[in-house]
Amino acid sequence: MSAEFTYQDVAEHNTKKDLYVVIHDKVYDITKFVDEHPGGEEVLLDVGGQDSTEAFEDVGHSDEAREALEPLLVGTLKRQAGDPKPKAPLPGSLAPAAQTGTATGLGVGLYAVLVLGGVAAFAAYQYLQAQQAAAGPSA
Ligand code: HEM
Repeated sequence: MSAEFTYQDVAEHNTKKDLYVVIHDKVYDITKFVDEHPGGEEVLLDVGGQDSTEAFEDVGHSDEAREALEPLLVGTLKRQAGDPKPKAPLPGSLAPAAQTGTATGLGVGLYAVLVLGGVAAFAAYQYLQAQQAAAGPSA
């Protein structure tokens, strides 16, 4: 699997009878898969001959869907000057938060709130304990 395709090469395969897509800089021949796609052929024809990384990731495809891609691989994308930038970060190339976007951002925020809340509660508890100790056993 060492074939290299430019965007121009991929763009030539944009019909239902001959359909390539780019996902994460890999080139897939999805011609045979179009009729099997659970999400319908229309969406695949829309992205045929193009970089469909964003569309593919936006749907949140399962691992099964990613596995379905493997046998369709025909090569890798060869970027040339002036080509569009990758539509989505490559796996592992950026911080995980950047890959999953807002969902992870919210997760991190929520986590921070929980941790800070815990710290505040602990501090308050310590403070009350200290107050009680200072008051002495007289009560
Ligand atoms: C080209 C490679 C693709 C493969 C191998 C693929 C595979 C699959 C598979 C196996 C499913 C079933 C659910 C799952 O396992 O996640 C699915 C669902 C779906 N796909 Fe794709 N897909 C591809 C591209 C795309 C693209 C580019 C789009 C959108 C532009 C898309 C839109 C959808 C939608 C909307 C569903 C949900 C269908 C439903 O639940 O009714 N797919 N795809």
